[in-house]
Amino acid sequence: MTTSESIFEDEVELIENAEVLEEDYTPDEFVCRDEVLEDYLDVYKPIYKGRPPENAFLYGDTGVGKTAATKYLLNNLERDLTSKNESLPKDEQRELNVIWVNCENFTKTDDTTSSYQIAIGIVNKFREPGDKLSNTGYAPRDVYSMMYEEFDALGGTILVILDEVEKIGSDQTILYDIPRARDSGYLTEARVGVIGISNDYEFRKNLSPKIKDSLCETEVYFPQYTSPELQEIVRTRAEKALSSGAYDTNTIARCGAKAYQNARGSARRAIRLLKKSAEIAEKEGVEPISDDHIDRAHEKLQYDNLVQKFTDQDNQKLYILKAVAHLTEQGKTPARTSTIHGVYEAVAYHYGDKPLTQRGMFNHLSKLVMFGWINTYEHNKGRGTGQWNEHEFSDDVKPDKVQEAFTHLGREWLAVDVTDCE
Ligand SMILES: Nc1ncnc2c1ncn2[C@@H]1O[C@H](COP(=O)(O)OP(=O)(O)OP(=O)(O)O)[C@@H](O)[C@H]1O
Repeated sequence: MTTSESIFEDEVELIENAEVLEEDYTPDEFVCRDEVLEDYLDVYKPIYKGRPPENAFLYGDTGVGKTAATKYLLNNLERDLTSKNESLPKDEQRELNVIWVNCENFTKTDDTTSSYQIAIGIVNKFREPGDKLSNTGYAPRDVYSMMYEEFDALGGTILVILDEVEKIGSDQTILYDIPRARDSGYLTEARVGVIGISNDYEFRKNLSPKIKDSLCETEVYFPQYTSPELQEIVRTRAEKALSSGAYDTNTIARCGAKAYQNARGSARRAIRLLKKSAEIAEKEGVEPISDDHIDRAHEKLQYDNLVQKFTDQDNQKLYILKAVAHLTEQGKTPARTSTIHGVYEAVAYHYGDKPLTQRGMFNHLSKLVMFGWINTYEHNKGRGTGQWNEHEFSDDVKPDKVQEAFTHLGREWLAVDVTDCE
């Protein structure tokens, strides 16, 4: 127990400005991205100059600053437009409205969405709670008309930002229709530009030439950060978030280098690592943050990351993971496909689901192998003498991580005796 008055206090406070380490914090200084920002700036210049907006497509790995750069430039543009408007007569003032849509929020059970759902989402951004459209039951043409009516009623320049645009699935018409709406005569008042943001390279490669032509008027590629760049990003955050005694040059170097090695140059990972290390050091009342704090923070993030990925899986894969978890706990791995199928069936029935056949389950199991979570060993004793596969968790996966994912999903962890299933 500390000598402080409240049990919630720590002896030393390393984090002075916690919001600077939060996910949604938009930095007022955007370091190490001069070249990218220069290209990206060209997308916004026409708006500042009162010209029609452009369309753009941003792509690059996760955590490399696509969203943050967009928010940073939009904040600057809004500020500069406000001051420019002060010197312009009323009828020449430039009005900018931004509609930010995360396409992930409109996904269906098969993990895709559609232009129709996104158009409904856009219309609903303009509507009061009692007046919102439901997800089904309208002709697509009518939904588009409502969307254009809302755009025209708002007027001025409108930027529609489609974040995680790869979730749009196969119906991608909105990516073509909005950029062309004015040329096609659907809009008379508003000028609308679309900015698509994605970390899926395949999506970009597979866009139809028609969509590439309209949406990808400007393409901005965000490369992974190098280790020194990540260190610079960590340093600027540490300066704003932490007390001066909380970190030293070693803290910055280690956080940047670890994020570079383990997370494909992701600034998100580097900042999370700094935050978690500071929390551990603070809890222990030790400063500055040491190598050991950073290493433990790294372990914890790796762990949380995997649990998070499990929670994103469909039911079938979750049931297989649970089956292998029970087999592992009871010392029965590596296990044959038929054994896993027996336990998987029991798990599926427990959760009130009809299990897939062994073949059907195997397809999902193969995906888990592909993700690197399960190792498969092929046994082949030659023609006629038998061929079979055995499977077990890879080194990174432990049964408690699967259990934690179930807890996160609010699903009860029912015990299964694997001997009943053999
Ligand atoms: N150059 C930078 N300077 C300061 N902070 C940065 C920089 N680049 C990224 N960040 C920070 O890193 C975190 C991740 O960035 P961001 O969310 O923009 O990544 P992203 O490329 O949009 O990732 P995703 O594809 O997963 O959405 C954010 O907290 C962001 O503020």
